[in-house]
Amino acid sequence: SKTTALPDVKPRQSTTLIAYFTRSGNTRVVAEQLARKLNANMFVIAPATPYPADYEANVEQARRERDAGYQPPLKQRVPGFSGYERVFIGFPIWGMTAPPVIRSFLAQHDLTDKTLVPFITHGKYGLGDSVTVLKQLAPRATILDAYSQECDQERDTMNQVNSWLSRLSADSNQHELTHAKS
Ligand SMILES: Cc1cc2nc3c(=O)[nH]c(=O)nc-3n(C[C@H](O)[C@H](O)[C@H](O)COP(=O)(O)O)c2cc1C
Repeated sequence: SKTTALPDVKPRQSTTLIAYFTRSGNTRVVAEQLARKLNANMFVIAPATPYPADYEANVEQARRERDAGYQPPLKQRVPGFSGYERVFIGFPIWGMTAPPVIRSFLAQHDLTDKTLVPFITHGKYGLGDSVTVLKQLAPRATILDAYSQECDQERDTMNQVNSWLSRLSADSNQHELTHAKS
């Protein structure tokens, strides 16, 4: 009969998507916490050609692409994108704006009538013009206030490691001098 309760064996299609881009992993930590708390699907935004692993080369390429307004091709578009109602979109701030690949993502998905929930990490200089970029490239979406968080900067870690290595080599020079005297 119709009142018999059968287990629902159909996988439930979530209407919430968490789409994010990350270089050093900070934004991924936020995305994964959202995934733990929400019944949502995950999508990693990536350019067809990865950004350089080398930090300085990445900074330089990001600057060139930003200045040229270049939108790098995506590695992949979201399968079944039209089925999502709410899209959490996460990214780091690059050069006081959204990374170029985020512009590509927004331009290549139809966000009409979707709710966009931005989550943004930065290295202490704030959101720059990234929220304006979202509004420009998703004019027909409802955009909620961005969640933002200051996270460690790769550059700070690099500088601290350099200082440590300088101290280490100063110490070992000192050590060698002491030995030479004796
Ligand atoms: C190419 C590049 C440009 C950056 N530009 C900025 C910036 O303009 N302002 C800022 O506060 N942080 C800047 N950062 C730091 C990152 O926004 C911050 O460390 C962020 O949390 C990194 O996120 P991720 O680990 O998800 O890649 C930049 C980092 C990179 C790699």
